[in-house]
Amino acid sequence: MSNWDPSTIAIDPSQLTLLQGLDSEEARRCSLVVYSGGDTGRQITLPEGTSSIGRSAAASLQIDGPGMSRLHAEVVVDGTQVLLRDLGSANGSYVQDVRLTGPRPLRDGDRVRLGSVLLKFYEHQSVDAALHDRVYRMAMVDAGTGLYNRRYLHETLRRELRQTRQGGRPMAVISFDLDRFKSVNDTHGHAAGDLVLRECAVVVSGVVGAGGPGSPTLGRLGGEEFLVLMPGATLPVARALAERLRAAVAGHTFVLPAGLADSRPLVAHRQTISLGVAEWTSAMLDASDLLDAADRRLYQAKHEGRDRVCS
Ligand SMILES: Nc1nc2c(ncn2[C@@H]2O[C@H](COP(=O)(O)OP(=O)(O)OP(=O)(O)O)[C@@H](O)[C@H]2O)c(=O)[nH]1
Repeated sequence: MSNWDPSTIAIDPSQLTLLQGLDSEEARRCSLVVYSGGDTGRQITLPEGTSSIGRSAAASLQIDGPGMSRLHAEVVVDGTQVLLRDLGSANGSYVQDVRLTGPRPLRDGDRVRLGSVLLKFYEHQSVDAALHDRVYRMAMVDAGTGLYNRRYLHETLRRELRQTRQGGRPMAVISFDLDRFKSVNDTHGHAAGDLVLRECAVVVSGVVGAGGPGSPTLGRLGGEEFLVLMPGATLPVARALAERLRAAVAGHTFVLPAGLADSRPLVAHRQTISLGVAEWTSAMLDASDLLDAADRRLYQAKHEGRDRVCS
C-alpha cells in the first residue's frame, strides 16, 4: 500500500479534450461570447465566410434564448473584416444598442443584442474571450474526471431535445454506471476508487470521440453514473455505441493497490459497466422521461447480471 501513490498515476483532466484548445487555431479566430442566460460565457467561434445565427437547427451558429428568431442574423467574416446583418428577425438585432437596418461592421468589444440575448464580439486572439471560454468550461466540467458535469449535460439535453421536437430528428441517450463499485472502495480504498473513475472516463472518452457539432456528448452525472447524449441517433446506433463502451471498459486492465490483507502492493483490477439505452419517442413529455427510460434499462441490465447493455 505504501508504494502506491494515486497522484503519480492520476490522469490530468486537461488530457481530455475539454480543457485543451486555448492556444489552438480555433482560439485565434474572432468570436461572439454569450453574456446572458444559462449559456453565459459560451464562446462561439466565427468561421470565415457567411454564417447564419438563430435558434433553428438550420442555423449554422445555433444560439437559443428569449426573443431569438429561428434564423435571426447573419455574420460575414472576410479576413479581418466582420459584418453583422439582421435577417428580418421579429425582435431585431442591435450593436451598441442601435438597431440594425443594414450590414454593420463589428469592432473588438462591441455589444451585440439578438432579441434579448446579449453577446460581445471579440477580434482575433482576444485574451478576454479565451478567459471567458476557460471560465465557462471550468463551470461545466466535473473536476474528478475532466468530463462535462451534470449541469452541462442537463442544459445540452434540454437544448438538443428542443431541436429533436422541432425537426423530427431522432435523439438517444446512454446511461451507465460502474458495477459493484462499492467493493472497489471497500477493498482498495477510496483513492483507488477515484482512480478507477478517472481511468474509466479516459477509456470511454476514447470510444465516444472528441466531440463537435452533432457528435455524442459524454459526461458524469455524479458518483459512478455517466451519461452519453446522442442527438440525431436512433436506438440501434446508440445501442451499438453502448456495446463498444461496455467492451472497452471490460477489456481494460486497471492497476490498483491490493487490499490490506494482501502482501502484494499492486494488483490488476477488471471493472465492468452496465448500460441502459433509450430513444426519444413522441409519447415522452420532457427530458426526464427520456432519462427515466434509460435508467429503467440500466436497472434491468444490473438485474440481469451486469456487464451488459439493455435497450
Ligand atoms: N471512490 C469514489 N467512490 C464513489 C464516488 N461516488 C460514489 N462512490 C461510491 O460508489 C458506490 C456506489 O455503490 P452502490 O450504489 O451500492 O452500487 P455498486 O456497489 O456499484 O453496485 P451496483 O451498482 O449494484 O453494481 C458507493 O460506495 C459510493 O460511496 C467517488 O467519487 N469516488
